[in-house]
Amino acid sequence: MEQRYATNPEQIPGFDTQDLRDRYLVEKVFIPGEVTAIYTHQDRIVLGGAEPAGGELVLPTFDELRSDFFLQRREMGVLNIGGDGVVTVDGTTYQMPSTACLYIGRGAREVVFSDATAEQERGAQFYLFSAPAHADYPTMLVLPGEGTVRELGDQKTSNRRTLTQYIHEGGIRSCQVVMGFTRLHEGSMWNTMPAHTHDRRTECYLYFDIPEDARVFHIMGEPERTRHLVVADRQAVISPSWSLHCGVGTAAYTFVWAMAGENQFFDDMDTHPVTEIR
Ligand SMILES: O=C[C@H](O)[C@@H](O)CC(=O)C(=O)O
Ligand SMILES: [Zn+2]
Repeated sequence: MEQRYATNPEQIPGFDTQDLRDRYLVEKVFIPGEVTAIYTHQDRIVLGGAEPAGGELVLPTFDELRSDFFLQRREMGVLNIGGDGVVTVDGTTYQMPSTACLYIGRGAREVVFSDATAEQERGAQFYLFSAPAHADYPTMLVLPGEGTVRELGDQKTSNRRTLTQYIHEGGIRSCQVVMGFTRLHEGSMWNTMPAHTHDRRTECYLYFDIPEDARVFHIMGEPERTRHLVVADRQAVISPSWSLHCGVGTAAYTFVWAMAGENQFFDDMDTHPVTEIR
């Protein structure tokens, strides 16, 4: 498993484009027939992907975790961004259509990922987001349409978007993980405006449904001196607690957001008016 150590905002001015990409961008989240995992020391989040590609994929443990099984001291949010899939947790089967979310609590020993049927056109792609856990919360599935929906932004400012909260204080409960996804309406390109930081939590965005010839310019860094990452479809960005995280696409797109850290208050954000960002 790739390890990425935590960074300090004072390092940012010395980083060139590639340095930023190496530290904050995950270019290959999905590899057919594999479970990928990146261990970031930002809040000890592990993020990755499971793409069964017609077969069965078992969530392995990784030596870096020094645990008997992956979820021995961890919890995990799973969000399917591909075609219909199935996740089996200790023998219980969960049907996961596109954009369904499964919370898997601490203590689950065997997690298996597969497609829903043998001959589907588009395979399932499970995005994985895990953080250390101090208690066992029940494993729970939430289907598209069942989360808490918030309509945000305005067509006039090109940021009309629908945000769905799945794992959060008013939905599936967890120790640390807060997770959901945001879909930009057609003609809207800006996410997370006005932009914010939350020094209490690390947040990761997995951008998807970006057309092949389009990109998202993801803005990061301290609000007083921003930088950017050019992001393609199904790539993830790690935002340390001190980093702004917002972006604009050359076309509409969708992204999974997920957080872990000090608290779970979704609205605990320090907003930074665009007139003050540099
Ligand atoms: O802390 C919260 C996260 O940055 C996202 O949920 C914001 C987002 O999806 C949006 O405004 O579109
Ligand atoms: Zn945020």
